[in-house]
Amino acid sequence: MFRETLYMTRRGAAPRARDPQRGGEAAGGEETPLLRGIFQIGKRSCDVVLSARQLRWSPIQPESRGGDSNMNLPCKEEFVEMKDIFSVKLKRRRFVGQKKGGVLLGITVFVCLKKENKLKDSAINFNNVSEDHCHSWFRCLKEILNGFPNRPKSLKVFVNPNSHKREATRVYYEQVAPLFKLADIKTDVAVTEYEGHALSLLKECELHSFDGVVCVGGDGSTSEIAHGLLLRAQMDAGRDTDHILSPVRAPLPLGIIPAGSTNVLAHTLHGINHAVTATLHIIMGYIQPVDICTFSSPSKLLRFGFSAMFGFGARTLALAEKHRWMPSNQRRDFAVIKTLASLKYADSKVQWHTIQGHFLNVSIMAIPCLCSMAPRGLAPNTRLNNGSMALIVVRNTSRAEFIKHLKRYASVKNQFNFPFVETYAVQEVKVQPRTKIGCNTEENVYLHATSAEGNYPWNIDGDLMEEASEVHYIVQEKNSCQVE
Ligand SMILES: Nc1ncnc2c1ncn2[C@@H]1O[C@H](COP(=O)(O)OP(=O)(O)OP(=O)(O)O)[C@@H](O)[C@H]1O
Repeated sequence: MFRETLYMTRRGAAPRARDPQRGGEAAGGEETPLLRGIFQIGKRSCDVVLSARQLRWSPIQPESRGGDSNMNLPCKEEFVEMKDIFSVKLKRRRFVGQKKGGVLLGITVFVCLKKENKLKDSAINFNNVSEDHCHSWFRCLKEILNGFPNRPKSLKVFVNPNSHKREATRVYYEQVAPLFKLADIKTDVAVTEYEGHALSLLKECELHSFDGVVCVGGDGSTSEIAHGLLLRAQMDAGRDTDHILSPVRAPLPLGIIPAGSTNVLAHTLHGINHAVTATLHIIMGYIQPVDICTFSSPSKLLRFGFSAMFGFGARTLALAEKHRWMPSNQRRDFAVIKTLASLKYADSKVQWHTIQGHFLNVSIMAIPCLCSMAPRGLAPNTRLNNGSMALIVVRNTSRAEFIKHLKRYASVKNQFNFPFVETYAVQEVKVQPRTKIGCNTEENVYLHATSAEGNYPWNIDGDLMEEASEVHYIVQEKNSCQVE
């Protein structure tokens, strides 16, 4: 497995602003005000000050008859950091159906609020009916917001209408698109029509005019698009796409809106499985480099991906795929139970140092892979961008012991603290199944069907891959495909 790095937006990372955000400090550390004026906020008239870094306001003290300010009223100053504001609009009173014009009421700023890992949008109204006053504030605020270099202006969006319960389109148009519009981000939306459609579009489409690519779907779609972006980068650089040793970086960041039945990638990246949070990460330009791997057979590159499982994790997926008519949760539980019932090992060789033996499962993960079944991650010992992958080898053991190990993923106990589980941090690994799997007659029928040419199933980011008997993984560092 090669390790590559994909840039993605991350949990709560603050963007670095251009000079206007940093400059403007008066002597003594005070920020130079760019504008100062009076607005009504809520029910109170406020003195509002805009600097490059902050928007501050405090209620104006009414004067007493004697001319002194009334000291009994609280005069708390409030502020919002410019780096937390993602949009500003002129606010007008309009009648139902009226699209243009209307009486000016003031300006509204839209702020990204953070509570633990969850992000949400919130509006603050600054009321003042003067056109000149509001226009100059609007222009100045806009100029500051335009100074954040990572914030996208134009995005290529892929929506998989079949993800989960066919909800991705609704998630996109109801939760994501309105926020992109509010942030003045232009979008070019492609609704995919079949598996592999996003990949073929990515191979051909003009990407220069975009600041990022967005995937609305589950892990399968995200992995396909990450693969497509990286493959496209190799093609554009004139590389041989069958044999990639040190790939060039992807040209654009990738944003992930979770809308699938499994959303391990979005969950791992944002710490939460939440479409609005993911959208705000994109809008705010929070970018996180993420490790990605190349998966190759002896003859060619199979794909770029984040995680791979061989053995139990792959056979469970292969079985689930055969029962796609079942609802997704039911299908997953059924496949886990059925695969456990006929648990078997694969006689394999794992090479970086070289271990061989009978393995129930081999996992190779470039990122921690958080999900509802494993809140700390399937590979909690690795990091998003640490330049190595977790190799987790589960040697043959009794079914009862293996189930104990699996149950620990959902608990706070260490799932690797068993004598039959070994974990390693690696940068490159080769996995070679040595004989046909297993010993259970009933399961062999199924296994023969999937490994008729001596191939074994692999679960790569939740996608089934049955092409290769031997797979070589290399983790790739600091690739320029971002996850937002
Ligand atoms: N219109 C389409 N019809 C069928 N499959 C599609 C379509 N568009 C994309 N796909 C494929 O569907 C696969 C699964 O999609 P995705 O991961 O978004 O959803 P999911 O609900 O998480 O899927 P799964 O149920 O497999 O976990 C992807 O590999 C993708 O290539």
